[in-house]
Order: sequence, then structure tokens, then C-alpha cells
Amino acid sequence: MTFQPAATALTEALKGGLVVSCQPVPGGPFDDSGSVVRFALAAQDAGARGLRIEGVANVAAVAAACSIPIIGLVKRDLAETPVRITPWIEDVVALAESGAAIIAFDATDRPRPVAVGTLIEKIHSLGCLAMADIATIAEARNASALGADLIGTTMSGYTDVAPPPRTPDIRLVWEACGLGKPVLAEGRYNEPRLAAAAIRAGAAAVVVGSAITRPEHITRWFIDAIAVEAAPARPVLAIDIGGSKTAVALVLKDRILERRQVPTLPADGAEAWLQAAADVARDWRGQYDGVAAAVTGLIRNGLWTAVNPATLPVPADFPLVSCLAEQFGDPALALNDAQAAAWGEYRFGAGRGRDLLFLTVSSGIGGGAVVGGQLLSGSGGLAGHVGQIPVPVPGKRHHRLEDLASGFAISAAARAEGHDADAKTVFAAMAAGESWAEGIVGEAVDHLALTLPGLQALLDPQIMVIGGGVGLAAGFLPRLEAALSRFPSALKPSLAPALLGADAGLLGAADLLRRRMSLETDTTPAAGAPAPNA
Ligand SMILES: CC(=O)N[C@H](C=O)[C@@H](O)[C@H](O)[C@H](O)COP(=O)(O)O
Repeated sequence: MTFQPAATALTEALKGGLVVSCQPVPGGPFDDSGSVVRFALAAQDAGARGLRIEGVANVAAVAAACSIPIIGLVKRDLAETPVRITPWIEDVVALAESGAAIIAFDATDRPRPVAVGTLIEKIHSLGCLAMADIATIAEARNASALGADLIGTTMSGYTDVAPPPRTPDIRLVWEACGLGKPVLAEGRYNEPRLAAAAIRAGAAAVVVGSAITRPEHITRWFIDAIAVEAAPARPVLAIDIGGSKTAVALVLKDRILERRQVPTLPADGAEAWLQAAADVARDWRGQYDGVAAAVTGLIRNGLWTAVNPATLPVPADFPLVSCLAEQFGDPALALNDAQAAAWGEYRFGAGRGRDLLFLTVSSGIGGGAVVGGQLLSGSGGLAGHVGQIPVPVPGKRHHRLEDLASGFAISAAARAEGHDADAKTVFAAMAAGESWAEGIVGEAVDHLALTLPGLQALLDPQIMVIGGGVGLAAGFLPRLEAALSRFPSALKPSLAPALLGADAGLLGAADLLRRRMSLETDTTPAAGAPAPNA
């Protein structure tokens, strides 16, 4: 690698600052050197530390008018390669001669006319710094090893056929910082808070283009956001697949317009469960905008896996989201049923905007947490599965809360004492003053009461919402309240009964889908809008 005496001074000058990319939409009303210079001067006047300029003539014009460093590039649409940014040696030479201090080039691992190492060598030989525009950490590592002076996350999201994501790739910034070269965070930093997040992740500087210098894009973002809110709301299809029944509903905001139910036949398999839902909702086709499913078990990256196969024998990694999209159309979303119910109670039920832990104490025990207004799903979808928390029981091994405090646990305890009773019967016996029933419910309550203060300490929710057939059975909540009274007040959760009953999961899943749809619409350029990487 050639030694670059100016390298440190130049990268120091950019450090902790904003670089403004002045690249008008091609063919648009700002697509001329005069406009590029005016954008550049405005950015410089406002305190930008650097400029990113496309095209040799534009670089020369900006260099004559501005004093801050220029990252120069040339974009070419070539038939033989997908590489667009500074693909040729002659581009490098022309940019250096025009006054670029840093030359940006595509360093992605794709077929290219000139090797990455050759471009870097040439850039250095002309006394400039080399900025490698990469899309993956492997490309960053390669460019860094070949002597690139700066790494730009520019290409992340633009090398796939899929449309780029809505948000920037801050994780890539963080990973690339580990290589020890200055990293410029670039691509979709459309809000100041995102630029700040990149700096927190370790970026040396942030490059912002569209949000400052492409009024066509900005105009579209506003129009799309307004259109979403102004359009009359349409229902979404919500599906709740449980161990014994599947509910389908047309949901409009906080209202269930229509609801139908079919049995879930565990032995039939996941495809048949979806088919049953499709059959019962067939005549609603065309009346909804998307499908949201709340299901028993774990959802990880759109794949469905049983947590407790006894509840429903879901095959491992069943591609639920893609099957939903195929069966009912896009967009499709799926999540655990108790997490969906937690969100439903947060939005429309007992929580209404208050951070909460939701617990459904039913045949099993499930749960979901909303913290800081966000539903927690966890790294693998497990967040909130309170029933899976191990509970030490003297003389016994491998007990989970669900084995000790659920409806199944209550009826198993009754059977062990010689009463052939399900949980409902045990509660009826308790109401009739039967001491054996009182003892069994009391024990389930005690196990729950021992677990909840730990959860309060962990998440500190404003309330704990208790739902489910057992949780809402007469006498359960008052006993739980009493059992918690021995804990210090800071650890004692504030309990509230769930309000939405069996509809919580349907309402919560539908609302999450709506949210996602409106978030996606308001920042993804619609068909006909300028391409994000114009
Ligand atoms: C992928 C690609 O070709 N990016 C180009 C690179 O120069 C530009 O079109 C972008 O505007 C620039 O990266 C800044 O990003 P944003 O406009 O999202 O702030």
C-alpha cells in the first residue's frame, strides 16, 4: 500500500461530521452543474465537512467554488457489469484531475472491468484517498486488506434484485468499524436520528444524499405518508391458530367486523390448518389488505416452530409467512399468539399505551411484553414465553411455570388427588368451598406469585395484564394479589384483568400488520417514483 501523507489529516477533517452527497435525480430539474454547485455551497455554509459529487464536470465546478474536501465518483450504466460507481481507470484519473480528494468506487464482489486492488493502487498513485463502497462485511474486509483508506456502506441493499430496505444498515457500520479503517455510513440516512445512530455505532462520518439534495424523493415521502393516512382504512384478515381452534376475522382498526371459527385438527398438519382458515374466509377475498396470523409456538424469521408440541405439533421451521402470502396474498405477518394478545391489550385493552407484561394463564401459560411502546419478540421470537421459565421444585427436575400453574397443571394435580376434574371443575369446587380445590388453586397461585416479582424486576412494566381461562376464573386474581402482598412494593406488580378476551390476538396481530404497512408505505418510493439509488 502506498503511504498517504494527507490521509490522516483528511479523514480527521471528516471525523464526526456530515458529508452531503449532491447528486440530483438524473434528468430532473436540478440535474446541472449550477444546481450541484448551489447544493454544495449551501451544505458547506451549513457546516458540512465534505461533499460527495458525481461526474467529472460537477467535481471540477464544485472544486472551484467550495473549500471542503470532495469525494468524487463517476456513475456508468454498463451492459457487461452491474458495477456503476467509478468502474474504469480513466474515471479515476479524470476525477483526480478535477479536484476530488477522495475517490469512491464500487468495491462489491461482482463481475467488474477493473480489479479492486488495481483501482486502489491507481487512486493512491494520483495522491488521492480510496473510498470503497461496499455492501457486505466480507467486501469491506477485502477492500481494507487491499489498502482502501475509507469504507463506505453505500452499496448495502443495492446489490440484490429485491427493493432496498427502508432503513439504513447500521449493523454493517458497526461490523466494518471492527476493521480499523474509518467507516463512512452511507445509504438511506434519511433522518437526523439515524445519522446520529451511525455515529454511535462508530462511523467516522455520515453521508446523506436524497434527504438533503433530492427534492423529488422527499416530496414522494411526504405524499406517500399523507396518502396512507388520508385513504379510507380497509380491513385486514386476522387468523388465530390455537391448539384446538382456529379463528379468522376481518379486523378494522380496533373492531372485529366478522369472526368465524373452525376446529384445529392437530394431526392434519400445518398446511391443512391454513387451508381450513382459507376455506372459511373464502368469501372475504378482495375485502382485506393483508393477512396477520397469531399462532401458538415460536415465530423466527417467518418460520414457525412448536414450543410445546403437545399443544400443537407444528413441524420445525414451517415457512408460515410465505405460505400465508401464497394463500392470502401480501403483505403477510405472523407472530406468537400471546405476543399478539399483549400488543392487542396494549393498544385497545387493559394497557392502552402503558408498558405491560401480558400473561395468559390457560391450558398452558404464554405471555408477551411491551416495553417503551415496542412489542418485544426477542432474538429468536421467545420473548415473553413466561410459561417456559424453569421453576425449582424440591425433589423434582425440569419443571417450568407452565407445568405448575396452568390449567393442565391444575387438572393434573386434581387427578393426583383422586378427583377427575378439569380446571373449570376445580374452580367450581373451590367456589363451593371444597378445601381440596382451594389447596390446588392456591398452589398454582403460589408458583405464579413467586415468578412475577422477578419479571417485575427485569422489565418494570406499568401493569401486568392477566388473561386466559384460568387467569380470569373467579377467585384467581384476588388470590394472586394476596399471594403477592408479601413482596416489597417495588417488586409487586400492579395486576389488571385482560379486557379483550379471545379477540386480543386477532386485534393485536391485525394492528401490527397495519402499522408495518403504513411504515413501509411512507418511506418506500412508490412505483413511478425516482429510484432510490438514482
Ligand atoms: C447505491 C448508490 O448508487 N448510491 C449512490 C452513491 O453515490 C447515491 O445514489 C446515493 O444517493 C448516495 O449513496 C447517498 O445515499 P442516500 O441518497 O440514500 O442518502
